[in-house]
Amino acid sequence: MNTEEATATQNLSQNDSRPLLEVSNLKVYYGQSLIVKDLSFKIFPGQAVCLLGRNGMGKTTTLKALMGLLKDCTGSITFNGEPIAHYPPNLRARAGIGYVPQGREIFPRLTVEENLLIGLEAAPAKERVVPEFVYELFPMLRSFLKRLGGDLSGGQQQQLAIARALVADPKVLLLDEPTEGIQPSIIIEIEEAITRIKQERGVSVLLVEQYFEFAQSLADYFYLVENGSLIMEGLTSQMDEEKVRSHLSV
Ligand SMILES: Nc1ncnc2c1ncn2[C@@H]1O[C@H](COP(=O)(O)OP(=O)(O)OP(=O)(O)O)[C@@H](O)[C@H]1O
Repeated sequence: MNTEEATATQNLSQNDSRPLLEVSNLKVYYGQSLIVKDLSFKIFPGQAVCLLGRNGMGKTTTLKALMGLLKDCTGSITFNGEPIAHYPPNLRARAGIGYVPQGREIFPRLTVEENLLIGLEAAPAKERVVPEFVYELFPMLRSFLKRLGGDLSGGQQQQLAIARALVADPKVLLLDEPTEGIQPSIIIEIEEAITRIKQERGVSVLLVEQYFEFAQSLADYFYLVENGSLIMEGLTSQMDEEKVRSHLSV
């Protein structure tokens, strides 16, 4: 499927509704090096989209650029109908973009509760309380509220990082390799939680992954990134698995 056909299919699959997030011609530089080269993609409301690609292909850089964490970027980013490329990171978070960074980046010397309260800084002022649905998704967190973040297992820290992004009730959740270094049983729990976030809360998801099966079962639509450019896209259900895998294995 060529890019135009794939986009038409993506539109069709979403009843031609307006994209929640649309990125056009994104370029990101580290110094003189052009790392993300003219990337364009979109996410529709309630859709889960995956950026697939090997190590070092520019996926994390793309997510950081979406959050406003990198300065040397060009291109347009439209979120919920508003151009946001000029917004600082805090306003992007307030606008409804939740971010779960690679390696989780929870605060190890703060308690679980304190980590969650930091996430609430992105919530509207009147809603500064951890919503109940977060504990329903991750019941472990309620029992460990007073425990230090650094004392949780890797899988529990990942759940805390997702919860910290969710407390502000985002419209889209950016997840950077949530399965990295996590044991299989917890990966299943995380997959179930992300599916519920999407289905029950209507939150859109942008997932960066190298773990093919996880991406395939969660995402409705995929973009394959190589050296900072898109080389393939389409509905995950119609994905040419062998071809995609050949671009993922080293
Ligand atoms: N702070 C930085 N300064 C300079 N170059 C960087 C920096 N961060 C990343 N890079 C380079 O940019 C390229 C893309 O990295 P990026 O982390 O976005 O890739 P990725 O696809 O997310 O891979 P990974 O799974 O390893 O995170 C790589 O060549 C990397 O070495």
